[in-house]
Amino acid sequence: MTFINKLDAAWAANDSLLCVGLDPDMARLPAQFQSAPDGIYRFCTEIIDATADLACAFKPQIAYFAALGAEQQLERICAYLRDKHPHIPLILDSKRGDIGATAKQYAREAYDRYGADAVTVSPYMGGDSVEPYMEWTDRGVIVLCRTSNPGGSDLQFLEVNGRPLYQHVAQLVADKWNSNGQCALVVGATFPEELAQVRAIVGEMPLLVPGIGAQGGDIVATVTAGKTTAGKGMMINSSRAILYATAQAGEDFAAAARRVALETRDAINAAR
Ligand SMILES: O=c1ccn([C@@H]2O[C@H](COP(=O)(O)O)[C@@H](O)[C@H]2O)c(=O)[nH]1
Repeated sequence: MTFINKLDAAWAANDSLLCVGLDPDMARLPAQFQSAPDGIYRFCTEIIDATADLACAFKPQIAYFAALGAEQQLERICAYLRDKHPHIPLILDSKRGDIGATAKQYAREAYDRYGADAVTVSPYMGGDSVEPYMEWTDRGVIVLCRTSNPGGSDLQFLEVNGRPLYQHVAQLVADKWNSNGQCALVVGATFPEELAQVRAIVGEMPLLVPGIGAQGGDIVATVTAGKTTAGKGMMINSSRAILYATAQAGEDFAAAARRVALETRDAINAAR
């Protein structure tokens, strides 16, 4: 089954466009996990189990693991997800970009080592830098287009031939790079006008949309701008707002994560 087929099935099975981000920040983990050698694994797998019926994808961000030398825990988390929740796509957020020979190794890292269904990549080294990822024809390649951070405008808004650069990226991916139908784009929820522009350029192509929750993106504006004609087409990511949701006295972290994931999934669905 390809990434796109798997995503389509997960959208339907869980009636969800919510992507749950796995960004384990040691300083914010519950105390019982901070001192445990496999604390990151245990925290993330409890979050996965608490939200798996509410999510269309899980997205571990590799920096949170690599910074702590915790890649083996990430490997185990990915294996757990594939084993216990095989119908939910696994997106490795690593945003790599390099010459073809090196990109080939990054593709192996994402697809072989971690068994990811899809990986985020930077477009700025051009076609030959993303080609090695495309050789894995059943996997997804999610290209940065209009990122959610304010500084994304520094380059992505530069006018090139009368059009902002991010629109050229969207057009290039839609017209050339997506010849196998395996591509998606990253477009931030913090920029709904640009999200609508990208949707108009790329038709039904899936969009990974970070920026709701901790970054403050508006859910209704995001869904209105980014949905396809069928009311789908997005993986709307929330990480910190779900992972560190505990607010009510006596509520445990996994129950709190589930509560916020459910509220977020339902708020997205109400706007579809
Ligand atoms: O444009 C982008 C691309 C990726 N991200 C990543 O998404 C999550 C967002 O986390 P929150 O806690 O929900 O803000 C994080 O892993 C980023 O690296 C992004 O935010 N914007």
